[in-house]
Amino acid sequence: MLRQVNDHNAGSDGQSRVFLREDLQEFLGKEALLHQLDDLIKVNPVTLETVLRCLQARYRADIFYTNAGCTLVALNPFKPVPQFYTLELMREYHAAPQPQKLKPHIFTVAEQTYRNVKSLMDPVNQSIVVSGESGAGKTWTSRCLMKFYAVVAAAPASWESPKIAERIEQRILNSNPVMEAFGNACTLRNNNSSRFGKFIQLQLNRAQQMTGAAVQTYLLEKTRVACQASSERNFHIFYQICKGASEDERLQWHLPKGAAFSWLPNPERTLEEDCFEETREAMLHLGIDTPTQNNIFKVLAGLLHLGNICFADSEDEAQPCQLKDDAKCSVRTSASLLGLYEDMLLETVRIRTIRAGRQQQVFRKPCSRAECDTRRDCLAKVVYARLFDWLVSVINSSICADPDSWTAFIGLLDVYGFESFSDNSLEQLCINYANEKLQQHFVAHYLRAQQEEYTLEGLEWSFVSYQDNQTCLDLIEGSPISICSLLNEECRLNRPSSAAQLQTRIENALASSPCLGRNKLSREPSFIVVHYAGPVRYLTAGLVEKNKDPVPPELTELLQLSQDPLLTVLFPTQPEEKNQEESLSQSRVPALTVVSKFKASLEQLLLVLHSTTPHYVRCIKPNSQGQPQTFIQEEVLSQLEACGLMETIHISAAGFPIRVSHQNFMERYALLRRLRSPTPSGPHSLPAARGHSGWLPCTEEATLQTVLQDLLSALPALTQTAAIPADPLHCGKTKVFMTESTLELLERGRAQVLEQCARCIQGGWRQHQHRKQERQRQAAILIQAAIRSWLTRKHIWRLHSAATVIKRTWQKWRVRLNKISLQKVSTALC
Ligand SMILES: Nc1ncnc2c1ncn2[C@@H]1O[C@H](COP(=O)(O)OP(=O)(O)OP(=O)(O)O)[C@@H](O)[C@H]1O
Repeated sequence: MLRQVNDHNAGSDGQSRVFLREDLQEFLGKEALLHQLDDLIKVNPVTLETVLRCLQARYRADIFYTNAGCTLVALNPFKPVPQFYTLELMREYHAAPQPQKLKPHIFTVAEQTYRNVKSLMDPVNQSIVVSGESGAGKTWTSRCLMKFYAVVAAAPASWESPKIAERIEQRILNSNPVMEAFGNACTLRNNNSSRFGKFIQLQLNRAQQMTGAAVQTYLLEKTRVACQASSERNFHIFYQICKGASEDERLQWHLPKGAAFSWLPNPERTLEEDCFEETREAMLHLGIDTPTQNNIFKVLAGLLHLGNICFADSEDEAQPCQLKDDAKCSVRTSASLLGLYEDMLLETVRIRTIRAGRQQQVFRKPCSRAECDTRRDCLAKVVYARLFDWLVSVINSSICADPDSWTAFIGLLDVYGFESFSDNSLEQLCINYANEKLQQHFVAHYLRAQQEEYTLEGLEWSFVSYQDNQTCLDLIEGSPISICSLLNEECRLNRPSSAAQLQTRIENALASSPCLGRNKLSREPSFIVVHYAGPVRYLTAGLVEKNKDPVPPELTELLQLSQDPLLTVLFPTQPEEKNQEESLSQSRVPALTVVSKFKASLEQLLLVLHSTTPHYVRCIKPNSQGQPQTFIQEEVLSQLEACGLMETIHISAAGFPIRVSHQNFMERYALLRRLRSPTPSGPHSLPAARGHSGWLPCTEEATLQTVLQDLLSALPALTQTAAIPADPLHCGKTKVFMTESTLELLERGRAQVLEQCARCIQGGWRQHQHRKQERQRQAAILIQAAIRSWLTRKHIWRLHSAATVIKRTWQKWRVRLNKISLQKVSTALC
């Protein structure tokens, strides 16, 4: 039986609690060392308290990343730590033989993900899910990941197109400031809070070089354009244009210095995000030229002036509301900046057209002051939302690679964290619904999958109790009846219903759900959903209206008549270009609701996530004030609980995180049978080469069982620390399960055997070389001797010939001398 991992939780009797407390105290006494624990699995015992203390000790020591089994916990330092994000460090993690051996870092996750793509093991595509509360550091983390890949996965500048190679990474990085300018805002919890979710797909070619990217966004908080909570701000871009425009541009956009706009609260606060030039530069890199940029900013200035249009209550219901005195100028300016006719703008905002009857007769009804305000806000919201979507599509067309040019991707998901305020509405319902889905994905991937696999593989296992949030998801999105279906039903029926009626309907229809609650003391009609991260109260007032998110057709028609080039693109007149939403709203088919659109995009996202190997980064905010060196235990604790980190730690610590199929195991580790058990010469001695003493010949056929037996007996030879894991490996029906330390041992052994094989090959090669050289030497000697003898013979022959010539000449000369002397004698005698 595997170790019971959750028995420290189970103890309800006082004795075991006392024991645990003592144990804990003893452990906590060693706190000085806590900051050295790189993995929360290693704290002992694994409890929320000890994990918390470990994180706190590390935070104090300026160590912001810690592993938690398969998850990386990233604490927000709330201070610049540039030394953690240098190019050198990126390269160090990239070049490390085993990056997981280096200190935990976001670069470790980035590099391991990248190596997974390189390994081409299925599934090749990877995803990194970055989650956490608002202000915990998700955007920062995603930016770091993108920078890392822009460095390590950059295509080498080719001869033909060095600029293009450089441009793609730069363009991908440039999408950040643009998206942040238009989609981020200063909130109470974060000065640079992303008001939308995003999934960035980094596309890699066969050589694992980044060839492009694609961005998908979710649920932009468009209400912020017209309505900001006190002490919060509108989207950064409005402040950027008001602060950064040149004198000339101020004149063009009617933005005189110091002008007050009701949709621009807290303009006196200057943030580092108010950097207009950076946004313009990035837009230029993305291919948005200066005239188009100016057009965008002109429309945004038009929206600011639109927000200054205020109406007075009308005394006569049959008459349209009057404008407040100072609003006339705003109407004129706004209309001119938006390329609209002033009177048409006013009329559309103040008068509602109603089509009724078979002939669709048109009636015109003046709106109340509140309705005028809603229609004005709606106009701004629809323009901003379309502008944002258009920008995303422009960014995509600039950074997206040709589908044939990439073969794998790494997806970075940066989603809004779980939200719970005193009053929550549809926005929080959608955000928390998304978080429930992601939590389920996480649970399914790491917890359930792990435990179910053990069962399937026939391994005995004491299950860790984990929170399964399926009941909560059934309550929110289930079929046939759930909160989403009830909200959609209300929109479809379009019947007048009060907030109290909606509450009653929800309570009656979903009474059986254990995740639905009710706050009896609450005065406002509401319902409570018990999420995995805690209960949240949602007010029913305005839920149906927000779900409909209606855009009166007159408003769209007005914008279609705009003379402004950008608005003409955003609101095309041709029927075929009308988007689905619009055509549905004008037909009798019920329009897509916010919830149904969100649900569809979420399902698509999860499909993508399910097809990848996920990696998780949990960002944690050590305090809600954004203070460095401040670690508030209660706040961190609630985040640790909310992200289900404890279950992960328990399972990872107790289980076998490494599993390899029988075939892969055999292919990789069968060679370890060549290792021998420790000999008297010492356990660390390397096995000798074939033919030398100590080499274990493996003649019999290797089966998994024989390999495992041999391995278990050979393991002691591999440990340099003498300690062998108590439960080194388990053989399941199709896979072999092992711990990280066993894997490390096996890899070490494999390296030894391979090294030995390499030595053996080197020895054989050297012998062969030696023999060859010897043969060549002998041959050379033979040739040299033959040549020398030939030369000598030749020399002697020459001497011999010369001597013969000399001898003959000498003989001839003597004959001639004799002849001459005989002639002289005969002459004398005569
Ligand atoms: N690793 C880090 N080093 C230095 N500062 C950081 C780091 N991570 C986060 N911060 C700081 O924390 C702030 C909030 O981080 P970030 O905007 O990434 O949060 P978030 O989780 O994306 O929030 P939201 O959900 O509201 O968008 C950043 O502006 C930055 O100042």
